[in-house]
Amino acid sequence: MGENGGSKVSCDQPTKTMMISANEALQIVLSVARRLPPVTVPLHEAIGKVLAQEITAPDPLPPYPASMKDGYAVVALDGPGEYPIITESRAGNDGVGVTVTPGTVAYVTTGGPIPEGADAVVQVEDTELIKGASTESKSVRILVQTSQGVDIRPVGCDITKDDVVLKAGERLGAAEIGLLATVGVMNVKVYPSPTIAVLSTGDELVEPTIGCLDRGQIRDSNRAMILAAAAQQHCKVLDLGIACDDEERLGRILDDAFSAGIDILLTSGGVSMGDRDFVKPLLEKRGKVHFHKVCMKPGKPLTFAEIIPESPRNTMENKMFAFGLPGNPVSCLVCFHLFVVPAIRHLAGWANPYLPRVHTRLKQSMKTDPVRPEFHRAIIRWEANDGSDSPGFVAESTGHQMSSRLLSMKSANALLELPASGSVISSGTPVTAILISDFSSFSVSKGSVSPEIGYGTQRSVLKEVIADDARGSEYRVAILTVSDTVASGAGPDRRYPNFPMLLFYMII
Ligand SMILES: Nc1nc2c(c(=O)[nH]1)N[C@H]1C(S)=C(S)[C@@H](COP(=O)(O)OP(=O)(O)OC[C@H]3O[C@@H](n4cnc5c(N)ncnc54)[C@H](O)[C@@H]3O)O[C@H]1N2
Ligand code: MOO
Repeated sequence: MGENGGSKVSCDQPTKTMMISANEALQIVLSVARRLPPVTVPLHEAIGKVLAQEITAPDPLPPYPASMKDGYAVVALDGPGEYPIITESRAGNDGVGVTVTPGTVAYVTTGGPIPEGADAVVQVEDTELIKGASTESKSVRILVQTSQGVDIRPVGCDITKDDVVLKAGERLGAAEIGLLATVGVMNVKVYPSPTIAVLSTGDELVEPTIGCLDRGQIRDSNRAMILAAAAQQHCKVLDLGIACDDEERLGRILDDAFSAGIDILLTSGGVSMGDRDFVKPLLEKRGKVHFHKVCMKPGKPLTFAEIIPESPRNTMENKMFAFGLPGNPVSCLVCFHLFVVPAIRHLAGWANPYLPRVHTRLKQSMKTDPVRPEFHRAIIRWEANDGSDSPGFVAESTGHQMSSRLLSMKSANALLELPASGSVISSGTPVTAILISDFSSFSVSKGSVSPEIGYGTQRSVLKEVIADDARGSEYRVAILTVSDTVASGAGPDRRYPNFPMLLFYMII
């Protein structure tokens, strides 16, 4: 499913009349959801967010003509020969008031300001320091002829003053955070990520901490899974625990959740046809249920509602939404990827909230459902020969696709869009795949990494990461800026704002 539709389904049999297609369901979600009002956050909280303002540069970069090399600032016309070094320009005010006149040079380091009078830089490699000269009067032999402007970055060559460096609607990655630091923006207006509350429903559910299960009990996997999935989408999460199948108690939990300032409520279970499936009727009492049956496998009983708050104080500036996710763990997570992730992105201001899709070929044949289009869990990999004698993605099924079998989601990085034809699709057939995890986390089996997968050394890096991953390693990364220019305050620090030294922990 995506921007351009996905499979159109025919639901004209009696049992299917109330079902809408997955694509229609997604369009409803995206048409009802509105992006959240912007907030101002400090730079270190802005990563991954969408910008809600235009950012212009208050000054040019570089703010002064700067050397591109460690070497000597010279008068180009002087040409090769021996010259006295009259000053050194490393950073800040170095060399201020000193003019490089014809017949003299100044020592400069990369990024250092070019002293008055000099119009080119000759790199150290093209010079010889003259030995024996006293420390006060050093000289250098320039070995090459240069020309005006060589190895000098003129004022504003990277960024012109008043340039728009970032536009509203752009998503802030590391480079964009660096640009904000460059132009001195410490607080920035962005669209916030939604706050999501997660509730599991079902009398059979017990906490995962329970060691010994009584008859009829299972551990609640959906809540931990959906809380993790929401956190992975940079949402603030609220854990509402487990609710038993009691209409009154469940209703009270929903009311508490809706008055807690959340944007989205995610429940799991209790949305099908059982006599204690109360989620849909309870949502109907609290708002508008837009759909409650989707023609897809898995995830048929997915329910989506817009909540109308009782309190007149709530002006509906912030609408609230509820997804009644199916209880079967696979259905629950597949619906999260296909509907909740685009909704989160839409609320968080993404211009394109859809999950990306790629073309892939089937590694093995697959039987399709005769009624519901299927989102078949698969691991896709880039292979040197995808079966058509060309490089491309190849999709391997994760095995038995029962919606209770969470193992079929393990390692899956894609959902294959299989049409409801009831036929067998043979291996090698091209199909579309919706990506549900980023490419860097793709599982790579030994020997399956083709040389085309990355640049240069990436192949060995990938192997190391996989090996370390198996040990569950923790990396501590220290970042320190080493620069006279930055230390003297003469240039911007794009490492990270406000932290003399930043230490963070990365667990991969
Ligand atoms: N008569 C019909 N029965 C069912 C239909 C139908 O159309 N007609 N649809 C089936 C489909 S498809 C699905 S999917 C499920 C969804 O049912 P519910 O959303 O009402 O979920 P429950 O009945 O509460 O649970 C289903 C299944 O999942 C287990 N579960 C529930 N919550 C959790 C949790 N937090 N962690 C782990 N496992 C959980 C639960 O024990 C059940 O086994 O309905 C079919 N029935
Ligand atoms: O839709 Mo259910 O998710 O098939 O098991």
